Amino acid sequence: MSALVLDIDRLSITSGARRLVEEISLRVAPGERVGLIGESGSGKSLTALASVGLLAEGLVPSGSIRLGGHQVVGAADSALAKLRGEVAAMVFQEPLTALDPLMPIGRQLAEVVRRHARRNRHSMDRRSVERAVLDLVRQVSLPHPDRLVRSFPHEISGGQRQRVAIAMALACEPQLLIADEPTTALDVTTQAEILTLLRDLVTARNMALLFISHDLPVVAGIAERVIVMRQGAIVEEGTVSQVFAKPAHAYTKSLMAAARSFDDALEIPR
Ligand SMILES: Nc1ncnc2c1ncn2[C@@H]1O[C@H](COP(=O)(O)OP(=O)(O)OP(=O)(O)O)[C@@H](O)[C@H]1O
Repeated sequence: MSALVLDIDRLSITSGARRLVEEISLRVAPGERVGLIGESGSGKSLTALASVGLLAEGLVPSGSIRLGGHQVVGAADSALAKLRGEVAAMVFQEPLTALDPLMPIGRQLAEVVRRHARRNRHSMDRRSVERAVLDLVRQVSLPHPDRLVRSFPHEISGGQRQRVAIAMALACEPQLLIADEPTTALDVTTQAEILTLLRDLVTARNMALLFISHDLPVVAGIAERVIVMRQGAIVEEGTVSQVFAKPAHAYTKSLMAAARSFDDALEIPR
């Protein structure tokens, strides 16, 4: 049994004759925060989706993905369903992906709490489910929990919806949280708040994090180690300080230069 929470070994993903991901290997240890960066279309999201067995139809993985010690490639859907939420949970760019627009937020969270309890053969009465839901809402620092649980997703802000999506991901106490561009759809202030929340939550719970972004400064703020992808392959990896202080690959250098020139462009002339 692998001690790693995620152990990807020579994963390739094909769509017909096209190779979208090319023999990548990456590992995430328990409690480790890893950033996966690269330009749009480099294969970051496909790698994340393959890790939890959620690749779209027509996309074929090969190689090995061990999640919490269980093989994902070729596993039956029933086996994968047990790993999702419990071993690894995902937070997406658009929080509405995870939310039902027609159901109050409290009921959606209660469903996840009940499912988690059932899986662990743990019986919970209505009061304890309600308490667990309010506790989750507080952990993600949502205001007015009593009112919030009665709201529908469209009645709260984008940042609050992302907090709800994070609460749903945390409800099953997964060993690994995969966050795919979780702040890209948010304004800059809300982005910073959500990043701080994610970092604090995973650190406090000693959860591992695979954080996907095309934004170098964002990754530097949350990850300890960084993996750089380009055109379906891993081109560089190392600690954040190693890669940022001394990028070895020309592509990483160009990413850094682009981030710098963006910063310069934002600087107000004196
Ligand atoms: N369902 C699919 N069928 C066929 N090709 C796909 C499918 N999903 C993604 N791709 C292709 O696979 C490649 C990698 O996509 P992926 O979404 O992993 O990129 P990414 O690095 O996450 O980019 P972004 O930052 O834009 O999300 C792209 O060329 C994309 O067009």
